[in-house]
Amino acid sequence: MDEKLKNTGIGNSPSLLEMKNVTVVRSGKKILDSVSLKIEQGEHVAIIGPNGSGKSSLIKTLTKEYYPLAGAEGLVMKIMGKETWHVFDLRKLLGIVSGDLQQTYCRQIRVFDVILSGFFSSIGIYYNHKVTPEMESRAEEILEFLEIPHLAERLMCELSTGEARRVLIGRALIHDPQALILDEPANSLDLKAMHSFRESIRKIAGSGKNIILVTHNLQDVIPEISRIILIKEGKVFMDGKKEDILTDKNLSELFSLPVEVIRKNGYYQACS
Ligand SMILES: Nc1ncnc2c1ncn2[C@@H]1O[C@H](COP(=O)(O)OP(=O)(O)OP(=O)(O)O)[C@@H](O)[C@H]1O
Repeated sequence: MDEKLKNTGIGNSPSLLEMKNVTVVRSGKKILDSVSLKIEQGEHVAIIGPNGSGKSSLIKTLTKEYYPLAGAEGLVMKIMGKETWHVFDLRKLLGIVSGDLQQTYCRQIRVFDVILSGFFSSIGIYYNHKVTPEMESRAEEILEFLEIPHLAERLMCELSTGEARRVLIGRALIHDPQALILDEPANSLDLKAMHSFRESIRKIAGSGKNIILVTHNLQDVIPEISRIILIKEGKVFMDGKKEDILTDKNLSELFSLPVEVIRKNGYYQACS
């Protein structure tokens, strides 16, 4: 892959993300409650929590869909050291793949156009989009990187869930983002599709981008992820090294039921 896909975290560079005392209220309910965390460039992190714990809200706050409560004491919300971002620039910095996005794309769009549409933050390619030869070669490069050039002319609505998920990763990579954010990425993938998906993510992790994985499923945690943030009831419940955090005791407390954590070949699984 070209040098553009080989970003590396640099010692003195600003943190990818810095949050202090971030509280988000929606419909009168605190969905994030004084969240403080810092993620450095190049770090691979999994944010794990039960349904409704606030994981997606955290990502929506990061992407400026939700705003922190103004005036909270000591409030900090910085991305790459900056407090103010134009949403379009933020989308270039953070590549996002979510189940919602996959539902949006379940239509008759050519895979190559799906990848290209990442340049315009649109759902497809329209008459007012000026696609340059450079954009096309970037899209081809990404298809190669993800080992899916054979899908280029297929329609999105005819792909398997696993194939479509990889195409959406391609779309998210088009701007060469600093971080790839994956919200429940392996939902509804069968064993083989999950394996191919993980291999793609591992390859991207190896290229130096931040992988921020949001999930309630321990099996999604690829070996490259070294830090785990547990979220419960809108708060950071625990934050630390993977080996220290993914224990029977911590997961039992997180999910409020007895959980046994099994580790095999660098992957984890929770049994209840
Ligand atoms: N726009 C909103 N208005 C009202 N409540 C909301 C809104 N967005 C999220 N919530 C509530 O905030 C809580 C956290 O939701 P969120 O989607 O962040 O959880 P989650 O951890 O991602 O859950 P899941 O694993 O089920 O996707 C839930 O109780 C949800 O109903």
